[in-house]
Amino acid sequence: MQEKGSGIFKKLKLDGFHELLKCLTPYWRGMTFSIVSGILHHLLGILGPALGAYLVGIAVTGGTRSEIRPYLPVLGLLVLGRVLMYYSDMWFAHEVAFRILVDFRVKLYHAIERIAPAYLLKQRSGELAATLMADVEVLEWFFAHTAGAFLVAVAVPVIILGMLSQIHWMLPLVLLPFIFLLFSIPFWFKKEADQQGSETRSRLAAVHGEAIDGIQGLREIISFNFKAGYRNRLRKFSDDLYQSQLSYGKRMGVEGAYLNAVSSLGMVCILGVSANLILQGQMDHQWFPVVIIMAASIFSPILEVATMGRNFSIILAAGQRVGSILEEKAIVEDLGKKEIDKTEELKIAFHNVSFSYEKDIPPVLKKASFQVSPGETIALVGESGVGKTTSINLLQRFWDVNEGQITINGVDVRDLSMDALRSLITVVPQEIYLFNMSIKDNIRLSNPTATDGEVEEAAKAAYIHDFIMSLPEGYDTNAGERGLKMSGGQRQRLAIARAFLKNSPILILDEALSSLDTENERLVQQSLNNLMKGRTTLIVAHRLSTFRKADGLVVLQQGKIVEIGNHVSLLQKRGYYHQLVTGQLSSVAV
Ligand SMILES: Nc1ncnc2c1ncn2[C@@H]1O[C@H](COP(=O)(O)OP(=O)(O)OP(=O)(O)O)[C@@H](O)[C@H]1O
Repeated sequence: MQEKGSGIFKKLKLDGFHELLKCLTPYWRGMTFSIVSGILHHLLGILGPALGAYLVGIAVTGGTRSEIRPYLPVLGLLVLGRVLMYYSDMWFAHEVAFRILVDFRVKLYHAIERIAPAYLLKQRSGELAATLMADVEVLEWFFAHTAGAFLVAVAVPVIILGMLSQIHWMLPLVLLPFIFLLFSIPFWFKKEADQQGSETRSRLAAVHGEAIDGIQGLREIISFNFKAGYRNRLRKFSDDLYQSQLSYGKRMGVEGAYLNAVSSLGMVCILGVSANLILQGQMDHQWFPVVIIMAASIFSPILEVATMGRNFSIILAAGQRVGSILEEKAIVEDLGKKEIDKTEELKIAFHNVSFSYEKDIPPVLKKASFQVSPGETIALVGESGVGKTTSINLLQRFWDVNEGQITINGVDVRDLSMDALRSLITVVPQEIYLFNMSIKDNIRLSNPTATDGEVEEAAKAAYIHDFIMSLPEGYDTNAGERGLKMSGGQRQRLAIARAFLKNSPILILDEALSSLDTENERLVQQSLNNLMKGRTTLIVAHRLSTFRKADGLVVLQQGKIVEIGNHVSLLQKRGYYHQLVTGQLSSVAV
């Protein structure tokens, strides 16, 4: 069964404060420690200065040293406690936040695997990378600095208001309206902020996409001398981002000004009211400095959260982008349970298969039927865009057929579990991707439990062993760095070595369009011949040399199978295949 994310990530719609908070559920212990430490940190930070202010009050109203001295160790303990609580708050808040980020990245990558390859064709890889890295990173603000801080900003003012009420009942009443105002300011700008946040994040992702395109396509950009053109393009995307960031910054500035105005006004009012209470003899002089300290402290956690709240639109936009990937439905569902014995030789059959990539566009395949008998090699032949690659994509269930069925040894591929299906098939692609790991581990990708000896055997069978041994570090050479320096033929033989190691009964060869030099061509061909022995093989063919050798040819024209036979019989028939070969298709290489 296809995994769809687990636990809290299962039904994640990261488009609200509440939904983001839910992600914290599995980490409630660490979060509780962080919140308690945060509250204590703020309270001790207020109690220390308040006690100091109280002692100043005693001193200026004629108190003696012996009255003040007993409080000094308490003052020291309050400072020490505050430092410890700060440390503990930071520790737990970041421990939780970074742990969630690790989970998010892995879940997100897993979700991308689940919805690939169809989803990848809709999205630019740069934008996906931006979501995987930058958007997830932004969520750290929320988990480490907003969620806990929000509760602290509620709890601390409540406690301080309680304390102030002990000095005089009127003091909390003066501060309350300002506190409500401060909490409400981020909501005044919410609509504008949300729109700016999502625009900024998507433009940022577009800039990432452009930058990554520019790096991946650098060879083309340089060889076609499109350097200035590409720089202009990047500048245009960056300018758009700058405009969004600028309006975002301006709105932050206005919001910040309101926050400052309200908190300053609150301070002025509390000072005025306290002074008045002292004049009327309703409050002792020595409490005056304490009231100032407490009133100033009550605003600081609220301002902290309100300041973060001003960034909340960015956090929500990032959350939505992450959530939209986690939520994306896979195009094919992994509901099959059947398995097929991998050691058997297998027969593939297409039965009246029709398929269209989208509802409203004409079908790519129309009632296509053909079969590949066990151990046989069949080549799919036809002009470019006729549906050869689509047929092998359907066999691997990257998409599902709209009508008809594809069977392996009589079992519908939809009834096989995805893992079982993929374990039966090996694709030797036109272009192999080499990961940033040793050549040995790159080959082992197709069979992670293979021993070093088995990897070497596979490399020998693919005629790439001698080349690997000629490298300074042999099989331990990093293929990521070396990859670019390998020839097309060497890279293809590495792909063939991977296929040998996987040892699956069905082989799909996506034949390269470009020719190799004679020596590489010979080695690639020899190793492929070895690989195909005893395997059911389907080739997306472009070369006459392949058509000739295949056991059978399936000739496609406008999504339909128009001829089936071998090279000689089809030439003798003098039909469409004959036209293709004698007229020499643009994509046919002799
Ligand atoms: N993901 C997709 N979404 C929509 N249309 C697609 C998609 N992939 C391929 N097509 C279209 O389907 C048709 C068949 O494409 P396919 O790649 O199967 O052709 P092909 O025969 O393998 O071509 P070539 O020999 O050039 O590789 C083409 O018209 C192509 O534009």
